[in-house]
Amino acid sequence: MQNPYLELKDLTIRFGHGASGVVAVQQAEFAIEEGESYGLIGESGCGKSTILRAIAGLNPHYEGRILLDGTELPKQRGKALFRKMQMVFQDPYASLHPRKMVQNVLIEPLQIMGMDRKQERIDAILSDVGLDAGFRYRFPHELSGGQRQRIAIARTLIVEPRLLLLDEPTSALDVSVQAEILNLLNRLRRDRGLTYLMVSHDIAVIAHMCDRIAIMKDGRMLEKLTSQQVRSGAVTEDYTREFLAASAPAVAREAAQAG
Ligand SMILES: Nc1ncnc2c1ncn2[C@@H]1O[C@H](COP(=O)(O)OP(=O)(O)OP(=O)(O)O)[C@@H](O)[C@H]1O
Repeated sequence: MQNPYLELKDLTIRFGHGASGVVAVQQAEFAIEEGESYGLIGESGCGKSTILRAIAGLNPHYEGRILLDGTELPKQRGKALFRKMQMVFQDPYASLHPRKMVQNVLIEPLQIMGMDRKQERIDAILSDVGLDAGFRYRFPHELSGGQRQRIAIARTLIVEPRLLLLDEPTSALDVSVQAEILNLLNRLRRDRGLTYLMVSHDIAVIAHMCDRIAIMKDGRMLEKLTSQQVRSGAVTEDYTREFLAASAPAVAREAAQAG
């Protein structure tokens, strides 16, 4: 790849020291092109969220290098980087302040970034995430889970980032709402030329959303595949085959037939 947009080089992240210490991520590497959607998948505790948090600047205690648009990111991030790169969290119930009206949730990032035309931008972003202008005046308790996640997505996109870090963005939602939010994210990526790095333990979600996928195990990237390879079962590692079998019977059947 000539000019990757996001690149990890030899990323290692430890928590604690000595015998009680944990190596949560070991020598993780990948390169993602602008406009691409890349997925990290693996069992609980394999290190997926730890990678996202380091990229987002939420944990500066890592070894290795993280590059955005060819430039190594500093461990302490400034405002300009938060404008380029935003994170969507798993739980839309926890991520919105209960006493803040939607318009205040949305105006805050615009104020922090010193952006103009605030009211116009709020109306436009609500419409982009499929909510009418009346949602400005609602409080989080007046919203469904799906509507909350739409607001959380609007809050990240209102500053016009180029990269979204998506940490299990639908796993706290009802199954019926999950597909709606995934389709919304796909449409927004297409319309805005966004780059996504998405974490999930659900292979169906990752295969639907991502062009390329890294399977993680015990902090390592065990195998890297295209979503087409996942669907056709063209995997090389036994662990990947077992993981697919456990998480998605239909995908696993194809993998077993191919494999
Ligand atoms: N702040 C922390 N302090 C100590 N250990 C941590 C911390 N954060 C994560 N870990 C450990 O690092 C490892 C990787 O955790 P991580 O949350 O990245 O996994 P994950 O794959 O995202 O799992 P999940 O899907 O459950 O979120 C685990 O062993 C976890 O216990």
